Amino acid sequence: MPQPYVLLSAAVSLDGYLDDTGPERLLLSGPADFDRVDQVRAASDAILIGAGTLRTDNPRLLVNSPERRAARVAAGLPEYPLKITVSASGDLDPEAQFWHTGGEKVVYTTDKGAERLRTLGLPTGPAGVDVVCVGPDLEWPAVLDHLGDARGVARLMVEGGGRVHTQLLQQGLADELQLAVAPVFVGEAEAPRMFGTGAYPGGPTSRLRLVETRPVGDVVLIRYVPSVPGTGPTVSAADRHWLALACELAAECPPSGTAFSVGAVVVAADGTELARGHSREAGDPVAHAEEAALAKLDPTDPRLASATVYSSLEPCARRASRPAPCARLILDAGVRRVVTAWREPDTFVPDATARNAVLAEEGAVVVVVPEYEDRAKEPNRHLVG
Ligand SMILES: Nc1c(N[C@@H]2O[C@H](COP(=O)(O)O)[C@@H](O)[C@H]2O)[nH]c(=O)[nH]c1=O
Repeated sequence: MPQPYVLLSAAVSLDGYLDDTGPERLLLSGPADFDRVDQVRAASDAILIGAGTLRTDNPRLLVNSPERRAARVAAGLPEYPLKITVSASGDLDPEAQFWHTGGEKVVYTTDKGAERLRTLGLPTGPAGVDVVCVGPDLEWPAVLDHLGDARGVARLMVEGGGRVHTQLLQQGLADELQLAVAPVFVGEAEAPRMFGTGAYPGGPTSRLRLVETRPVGDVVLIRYVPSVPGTGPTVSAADRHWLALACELAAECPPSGTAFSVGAVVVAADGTELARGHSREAGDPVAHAEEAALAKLDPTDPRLASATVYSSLEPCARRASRPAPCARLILDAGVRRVVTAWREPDTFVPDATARNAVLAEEGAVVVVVPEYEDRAKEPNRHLVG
């Protein structure tokens, strides 16, 4: 299984704090928003918090609604989502509610932390604690790989704290941000913030993509997704969003029995969408998606050299209907990074996959993200079965 979809969830005050400095946890969400959070938890395979949050909040992280728990069981899921914490030191309170409520738990730790955790006498058995050591250091990619591969977690909700949110966002590993902004002022400089200092993808001039705002009681839910493409062969969460958009655009193509339906998006290095296109766009019966998108841009646009082209199907390297195939148009535009979901099958061009080496041969990085292959194929089922 691929790494899970990572959703960062938190409530913040109007002055940007997660909590105050008092001993009790500050409730920023109102009743309606806590119910929304309960619903998001119920729709997740796992809920993760950092060790700091486990120590300061002593959370239980349950699905509180009996109806939602019953619906999970009826759907063949465990009653409660898996609970996860991460602790390099393993220095955790064995009496914390986290260990003694809900279903299964996992703690990710280091070699050293695992030794410490083994001495704590954490609960064992069906609702017990699995201690997973990821090596000498705690690295997020290793944790997320293990959650996908060994635990089958597809949807991970992260409920803090600020350090965990910051690391996941800065490392390009967060797929979505759900912020509940509460009409409260904390007013304490020492209070914890949702995001700390450090380098965020694309820097302060990059903007995330807004996908939803919604009032929930007196708080406002804001949902953002990251926008900054990964670099080289590394796939960022934003890459997956843009590729998903390319796959959605493919569904807008006029149907054809003799050509693929493909969607494409051109995105600048700071996460700005430059152009989008789809096959047979605007009444042109032979237009390809990448060609349609690139045609909307000024070929001298300096952003193209560091842009990424997302295409649901690998750009063509040979075509009869036009003098230049899309791979050539992309190279000529100066683009050197292509992210695609589906390698071109030999349906229309013999030996298509081998021919497509042209992009790589001329210095472009081609990243294939096979998790999206089914979505890319969906509007083409009649052609490829
Ligand atoms: N205070 C606060 C949140 N706090 C989060 O909820 C966790 C506790 O959950 P539970 O064990 O169910 O009480 C806590 O550790 C922290 O991650 N969440 C929100 O959506 N809104 C809020 O105002």
